[in-house]
This record gives sequence, C-alpha cells and structure tokens, in this order.
Amino acid sequence: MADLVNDDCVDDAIDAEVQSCLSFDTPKSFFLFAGAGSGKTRSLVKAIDFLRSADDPRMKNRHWLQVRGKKVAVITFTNAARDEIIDRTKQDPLVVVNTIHSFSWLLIRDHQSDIRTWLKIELEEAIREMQQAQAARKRTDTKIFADTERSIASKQERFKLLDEIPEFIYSPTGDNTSNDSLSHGEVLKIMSSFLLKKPTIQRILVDAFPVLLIDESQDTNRHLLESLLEVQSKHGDIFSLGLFGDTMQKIYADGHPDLGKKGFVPDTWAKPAKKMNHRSRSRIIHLVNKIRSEADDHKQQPRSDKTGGCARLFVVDRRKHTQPLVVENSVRQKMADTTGDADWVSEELEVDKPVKTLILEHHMAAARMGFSEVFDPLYLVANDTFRTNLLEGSLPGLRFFCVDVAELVDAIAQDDEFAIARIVQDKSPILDQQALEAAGDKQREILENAKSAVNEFRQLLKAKEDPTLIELLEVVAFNRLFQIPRSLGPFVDGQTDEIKEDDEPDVADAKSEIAAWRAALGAPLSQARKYYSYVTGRSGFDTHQGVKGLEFPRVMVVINDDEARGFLFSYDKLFGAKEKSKRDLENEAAGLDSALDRTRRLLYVTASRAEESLAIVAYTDDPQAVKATAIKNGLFAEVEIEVIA
Ligand SMILES: Nc1ncnc2c1ncn2[C@@H]1O[C@H](COP(=O)(O)OP(=O)(O)OP(=O)(O)O)[C@@H](O)[C@H]1O
Repeated sequence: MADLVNDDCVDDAIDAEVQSCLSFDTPKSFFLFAGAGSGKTRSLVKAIDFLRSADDPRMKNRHWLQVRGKKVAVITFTNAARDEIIDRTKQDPLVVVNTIHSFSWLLIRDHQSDIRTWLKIELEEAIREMQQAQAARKRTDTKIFADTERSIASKQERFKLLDEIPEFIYSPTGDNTSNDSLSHGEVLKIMSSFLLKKPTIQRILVDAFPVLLIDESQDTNRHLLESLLEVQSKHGDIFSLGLFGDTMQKIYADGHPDLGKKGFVPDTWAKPAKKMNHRSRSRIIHLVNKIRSEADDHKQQPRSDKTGGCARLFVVDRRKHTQPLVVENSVRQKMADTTGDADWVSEELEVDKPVKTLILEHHMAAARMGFSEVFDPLYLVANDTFRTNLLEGSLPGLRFFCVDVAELVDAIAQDDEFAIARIVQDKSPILDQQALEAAGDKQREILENAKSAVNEFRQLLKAKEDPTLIELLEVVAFNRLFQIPRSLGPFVDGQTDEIKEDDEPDVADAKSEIAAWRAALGAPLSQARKYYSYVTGRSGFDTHQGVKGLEFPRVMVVINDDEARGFLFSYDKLFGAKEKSKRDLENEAAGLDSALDRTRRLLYVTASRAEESLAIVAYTDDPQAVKATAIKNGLFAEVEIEVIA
C-alpha cells in the first residue's frame, strides 16, 4: 500500500524543481512538459503561490518583489483560464494574469510613436505586395481582383490617416474596426517585432516581470514565443521564462511546430517531465496512451485509486443513420447499461449536465439540439466580430429574443402580473422616465398604452404556441413594447431594400447580414432559447476545441467528417476508412504536420477530458474498416466496440 501511495506522488518533486528555477538571484527558465490530466495547471498555480506566498514567515519572494515594485506575469490561453488562475491565486495584485493579446497590449501601449512607425512600414509592404499580385493577374474582372483593389484602397486610406491619429487603441472584446484601433493580429505582430528589435522593450519586460509563466505554451503564437525565447537568451540572468505545455495537445495552427523538438528549448533550461495522470481512470489513460503512442513515446500512469473506468467505441454507419440524436441517445443508454452509471441517461439538469457531448463544430450542436434554423444562417455571416458575439451569446439582435422577449413570454405563461409589470417598467420605451415626465397629467393614458401593448403580445401567444421571431418582433415593434436593436431595424421599418450594392465598400457585408437575419427570424422562439442555452454553456454540448483544459465525469466524443465543414481534420483517415491523400503522404515524408497528426491530437485532447467513462461515437461509411483499425492499433478490444450498422 505504501508503495502505491508513493507511486501516486512520483511527480511531487517536479514542483520543487520548478520552484528552484524561480530564484531571483539565480533564475532559470524551464519547460514543464506533461500529458493530459498530469496537473500542469495545478503546478502553475503552485509556482505562483510559491512566489506570492505570505505563509512563509520571511515572505522572502513576496517581499523581494514588493520592495522592487515587480510582479509575476502569467499568460493563459483563454479568458476563462485567466479568470480561473486569478481566482485560484486569490486575486493577488502581485500576479498579473492576461491572455496573450492583453499582455502584449500592456507592454506596447505606451509606445505610440513606435506603433505608428511599425504600422507605416507594415501597410506600405502589404500594399506593395498586393499591387504586385494585381499586376501579375491575367484578368481584372474577377472577384479576387475587385476584392484586392478594395483592400488596397482601404489600406492606402488607413496609411494616409496614420499621422492624424492621436492614440492607437486596442480592445480585446471590442470590434476593433475604427481607424485608430489595432486588430488582434497586429497587436501580436507588434509585440513580437518590438521584443526582437527593441532592447528597451525587452528591458521593460524583464524589469517589470522577473518571472513570466505561460500556460498552454504549445498553442502560444509561434512568433511571440520565438521572441520571448530571444529575450530570455539575452536576459537569462534576471529573467525566468516558464513554459507549461503538452505538444500532443497542440490543436491550433498558431502554435510553434518545433516546441517539442530537440534543441528548440535551450539545453540550459530545466525540463521537468511528469509521469502521472491524476484525472482519469486507468482504462481511459490506457486509451490516451495508445492514441499518443503514434506521435511520441510519452506514457502516463494512473493513480492507484483510479483503477477501472470504461471506454467504448460505437461505430455508426452514417449512410443508414441520419438522425444523430437518436443514435447518440441510444449510445447513452448502452453506456448506462455497461457502466451501471444511471447518470448517462439521467434527466438533464439545468446546470452541470451529467454527460458532456463533444461535437466538432457548433452547427452540429444546433442540429442535435434543434436550433439550426436560427443559428446556421447567422453563423455563415463572414464577419469575425459578428461570429464571436453570436458564439458568446452577446449578439444584440438575438439577445433581444433570448433575454427580453423570452422573459416576457415566460411571465405571461405563468400569469405573473408582478413580473410582467416589472419587465415593462424596466425595459419598455412606453414607460421610459422621460416619456412619463413629459406626459404630465396624461400618465394614465401612457399606462393604458403599456397595458394594451402587453395584451397584443398576449394575443399572439394565445394564437401561436411557439411564435416565430419575426412574428414576435412585429408585435413588439408595432406596440413599442421594447427598444428594437439596430440590426433588427430593417425588418420593422421597411429599410431592407434601401441598402444598395454600390453605396459603400461594406455594403455587401451588410446585405449578407440582412439576408442572414431574414432567414433566422423565421425560426420559432423555442430555437432561440435552445441556442442561448448552448452558447451560455448550459446544454451539455461543447466543441472538441472548446473543452481544452477542462474535465468531466462522462464524455461522449462525436466524430463525423461529413458533418464537420473544415478539412483540417479527418477521422476517417485516422481510423483507416479513407486513404491518405497525396498531400498527407508528402507531409508525412517531409516530417510536416498532416491532417492525421492534427486529428490524432484532437482525439487525444477530447478523450483525455473523461474522468470515469468515455464513449466515442464514430460515424463512417465504412464501419468495418474503422473497427478493424481500432483493434489493430490496440485502441479498443473487440468487446469494447459496437457497430451500429
Ligand atoms: N498531485 C495531484 N494529486 C491529486 N490530484 C491532482 C494532482 N495534480 C492534479 N490533480 C488533479 O488532476 C486533475 C487534472 O489536473 P490539471 O487540470 O492541473 O491537469 P493538466 O495537466 O493541466 O490537464 P490538461 O493538460 O489535460 O488540461 C485535476 O482534477 C487536478 O485537481
């Protein structure tokens, strides 16, 4: 027993090794390399705690930092991870936690004139390149020619205005479209360039932050990572750069392809490596070890108290099964039967759904949950900010239905007169303070108006159980029940046709947004509600990429190349149901990343999220090939595979 307990603690020395690097007198940089569930995030928090600790009676590190006005910097991959670290380190002001964009902006924002010069050079170069490309084009009547012309004109315009901009700005959440705003990509490029070329910025970084820790370093922007390594090589005597990561979990193209390769991280760095997986049961660890074995030879061991666990592969003939939800519900039932864990089929709870279903793309969640009609057209709008807002649930035109309208519908359904009155009072322009004051002794009339507006709305709900968004919008707008978001304006005051093709450069975008809204508004309110439950994380569905860093007791990974719209991944190829392409073979021969490598890593990330039990549901045209490959590669035993033909 004592041996087993010791085994579980084999990695404890790693935290001590990391801490020994964090000496302000003799700093050392390090790359903590460890697989899924090995406690990298935990080690990161421990490292920060070691530096900020007030428990140590001498408060050695804390004191050292405080008297010199220095801080510890941490870069996380997402805002959610940033909030988690801030929370776990007790919001200590001695620790500055940022995503890479915000951290970059923090360092460059005071160098406005350097930013201006950088932009001038960058724009000039981009314009020159585009002009050369235009000159080489044989035809001038193509879309690409017209788009490039527009792009050149817009860059020339921006260039002309550069000297007039008093201050450049960057907002990680804003739309970054005004002349003075920098894009996300520009902020990273500027930071990389400044770090490489400007000794003063290097000095500012290492003076302010003697320790910089980077989580998920395998997906950190490659150019920035290279410049940080350069800074470390110049200032290693006063600066410790700590990378936490797992090359097998690199799932974004931005990350550095060579991070795990020999020689990339200098020999002088410490390279602690962990052996344990504390998250998953042994069967799941065995599977993720196998998935990984084709990429490298890093193997993990389970905790002594995490034996057992369940992993199953369900291979579905997609030519015969066209209703994924039916298939996946039957898989849940089979998992409940196999594991004896009724939560695989338990009634869905509002928060913390018992099963996490991982789909490749958002529209797959829409298809399963039944909100495609409202989501799909809007998701096709080619505008990054629009799309981000759509996925975060902050698109004003949709929030209007999901929050304001839905709230009123619920209050009416429950006959809750108090709630109805409150909603109208809070949100309706009819009862807006100014209108009431201006009405003087005619306030009664206004109150009657509000009442009749609610009645009209009530009539619609009586006539239709699940009205469409456009029906709701029309009643709301006609009766002035709520303020209408600008994006929905064209549908209530007949502006739709007033936008003409040749008005402005972005009219095409505006047109496509209007077309998308028109389609989406035909969906019923119930779809908007489902959409909202998905984007606010209450649905039990998430994307493969979206669950990075997280863990769940029961996980169902859905893989279906036909439903995925991109071609960066191919599970059919990974599972031998489809031949590798010529390009895959060339990439493989050249040692480059191929679709298979990317898919394998994604499968590793998703499968390793499971703590107790895991179901992989693979849709394919060739179930027997998938089954045979899974057995041949040692991923699953025959008894663990079920073909749903
Ligand atoms: N030394 C430990 N003893 C017990 N539990 C641990 C230990 N280290 C980590 N854990 C637990 O294991 C789980 C995984 O830890 P953590 O999320 O830090 O791993 P990770 O390496 O960051 O994972 P991933 O790379 O897969 O996102 C967590 O539930 C954590 O609390």
